[in-house]
This record gives sequence, C-alpha cells and structure tokens, in this order.
Amino acid sequence: MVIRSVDLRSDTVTRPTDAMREAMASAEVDDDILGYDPTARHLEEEMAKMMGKEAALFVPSGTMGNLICVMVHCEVRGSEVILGDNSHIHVYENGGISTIGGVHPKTIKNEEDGTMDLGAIEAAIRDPKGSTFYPSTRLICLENTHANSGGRCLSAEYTDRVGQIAKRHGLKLHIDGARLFNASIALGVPVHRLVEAADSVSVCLSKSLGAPVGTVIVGSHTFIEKAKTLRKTLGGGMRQIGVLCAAALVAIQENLPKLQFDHKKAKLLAEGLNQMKGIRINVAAVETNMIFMDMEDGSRLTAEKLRKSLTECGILVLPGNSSRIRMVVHHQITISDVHYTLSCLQQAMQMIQEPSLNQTGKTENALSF
Ligand SMILES: Cc1ncc(COP(=O)(O)O)c(C=O)c1O
Ligand SMILES: C[C@@H](O)[C@H](N)C(=O)O
Repeated sequence: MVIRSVDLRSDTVTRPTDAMREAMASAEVDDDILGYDPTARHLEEEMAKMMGKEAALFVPSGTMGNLICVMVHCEVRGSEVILGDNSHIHVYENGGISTIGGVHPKTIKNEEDGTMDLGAIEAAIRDPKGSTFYPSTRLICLENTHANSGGRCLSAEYTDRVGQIAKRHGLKLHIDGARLFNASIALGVPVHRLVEAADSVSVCLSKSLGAPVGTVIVGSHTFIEKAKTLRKTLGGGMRQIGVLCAAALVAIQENLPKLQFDHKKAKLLAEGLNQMKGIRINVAAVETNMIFMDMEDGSRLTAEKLRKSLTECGILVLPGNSSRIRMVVHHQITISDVHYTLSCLQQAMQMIQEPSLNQTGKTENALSF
C-alpha cells in the first residue's frame, strides 16, 4: 500500500523548486549561438571562478560534457585515454568517446575507493616514441565523486599525484566531476583545490545541486573555445539557454548549503540498514549521498524482490545488479522519508526471508512513523 513517494533512484530525479521556476520564467535570454545568452554567460563566469579555471561552457548533459572534453584533449587520430574500468565514461556513456570521438579507451581497475593505482596508471602510458602498432596516450580521466564506488571522494592529494604523472608524460587530465560539490563538502576542501591539477572538469548541475538540466565544463580559454565548436558539432548548441541557466544559478545558491544534510541523511539510512539481517552495508564507505546495499550470500533476498516490495510502499530504488541495490539521497528526501524507508525495508526483508510470518498476518503493512 503506497503511503508516500520516496524517490531514491538517483539525485537526478529532483523537481525544480518554485524559486527555480520563477527564475526560469523571468530569465534574461538571448541567442547563445549567434552571440551569447546573458544568463548563461553569468553562470559560466560564476562556475569558472568557483573552479579556478579561465573559462566555462554550459552543455546539456554530463555525458556530453565528458565527451566534449575527451574529444578536445584527444583531437589527434589514434589517441588513447586512460580511465577507470568502473568509470561513468566507460560504463554508462554508450562508448561515445570511441563511437563518436574515435578515442581508444585504456581501462585500469578502479579500486574500491574510486581511485586507480598510480603505478598502474603510469605503466599504462604508451611509449612516447610511438609505434606502428599502438595508439598514443593523450589523456587521463578521473571521477570525483566516484559513482560506481558508492559516491567515494578522491582527495586533492591523490588528484595532484595523478596530475604530476600526466605532466611528467605530457598528458592532459580530465575530471568527471558530476558530483564534485559533494566531494568538496564531504572533504571540507574547496572545489577549486580538488581540481587544481585538472586541465578540464565536467560538473553536473542536474545531480545533487538539483537543477533540472545541465552541466558546465571548465578549462582554459583555448580549451573552452574548442569545446564550444564541438558542442555545436554534437548538436549541443542551444538558443535561449538562460531559461535553464537561471534555474542552475538558483540551484547553486539554494542547494549547495544543503549537501551536508544529504550526506547526513545518507549516513542515517546506512546506519539503519546496517542493523538489518540479510544485507551488507559498508557504513564507513558512505562518504556522500550514495548507499550500496548488498544482499548476503545464501539469503532469500534479491535486489529485484526488494525493489518490487519497496515500490509497493512508494519507494523507488535502482538495482545495481542482482544482489545490490543503490540508493541516492537528495535535497527532496526528508529525515522522515529515511525512517519510512527503513521501516518498509525491515518489513519487506522480513516477509521475503520469513515467508511463514505472512500467514499470521503479523507483518501487515501497518506502518507507523
Ligand atoms: C559520475 C557521472 N558522470 C556523468 C554522468 C552523466 O550525466 P548525465 O546523466 O547528465 O548525462 C553521470 C550520471 O548522471 C554520473 O553519475
Ligand atoms: C545512472 C547514471 O547515468 C546516473 N548518472 C546516475 O547516477 O543516476
């Protein structure tokens, strides 16, 4: 029986707030292709300043942001990019850097904390003398926070070390910073320090910041000029985008201060889950707004059974795989939603693991909060 709706599928599910909608309605706009949209220009200048980079460019999505950055850095045919085998660029972007960008991926195992072994990165770099047989390495990609590791944060020190490797070998460094602000808040480190070593960064406005649409890429003036041309080539040039950028400006103002509470809500949810039988949670690994809940081997629980049972309570989650559920907290999830989710999960797991209890009706959906 659905008592309320709690959407934990992702932090991309948030709805624009009234303030965002008002800003969208009154946004000052112009044609951003024929010239520039003034509100987009304002957002881009703000983001470049926050990131400590020369320039910025609004793009429709994080996927396009990453694709443009990889393609600008790897504009020579036969280029290769070193990236994580569990990175978003490699796993969830339809292989776009290869199919559209013509760039060859060289994957390195992502460690549990989202990093890649520094020695393995350096060992993966092709011989700069080149070869008749091999692609040439031009770029290293990191992801901060690292989504498929459960929203883990990469430290500024680790990022600097990767940047030193890139510089030593004449390579560029790109950071997929879809949730960079979450890393900044969790680590207590300003975003510009986290990306100091990077030549480009893609920062999503539509994730935990809660804007309805958009991503901003940052880099040097020269880099952003090339990125702007590529954005048009890929069909990402848009006209009066101030309508979208106005919402993003409100999102940054309204929601940046709330990220710390998203992290607290995620931790509260993880600690509650950790009390339950039949699942495994690494509470210490919940550093930001994501939780991975793994079914214990041999238990009757499966991700699909739990997902379905939660849906009946109005709770939406995404299975990571057959024995894993991912939950992502955002600013439109309340503490009460967390308690409701824990209670529904407790009952769902009991019903699945101890079906005999169902006959006695002891586990009716009489939830109390
Ligand atoms: C780490 C990471 N990078 C990039 C993206 C792509 O963003 P978008 O969905 O806006 O294309 C996502 C997912 O939304 C993500 O989680
Ligand atoms: C699924 C993935 O593409 C999206 N970035 C998310 O984390 O929800």
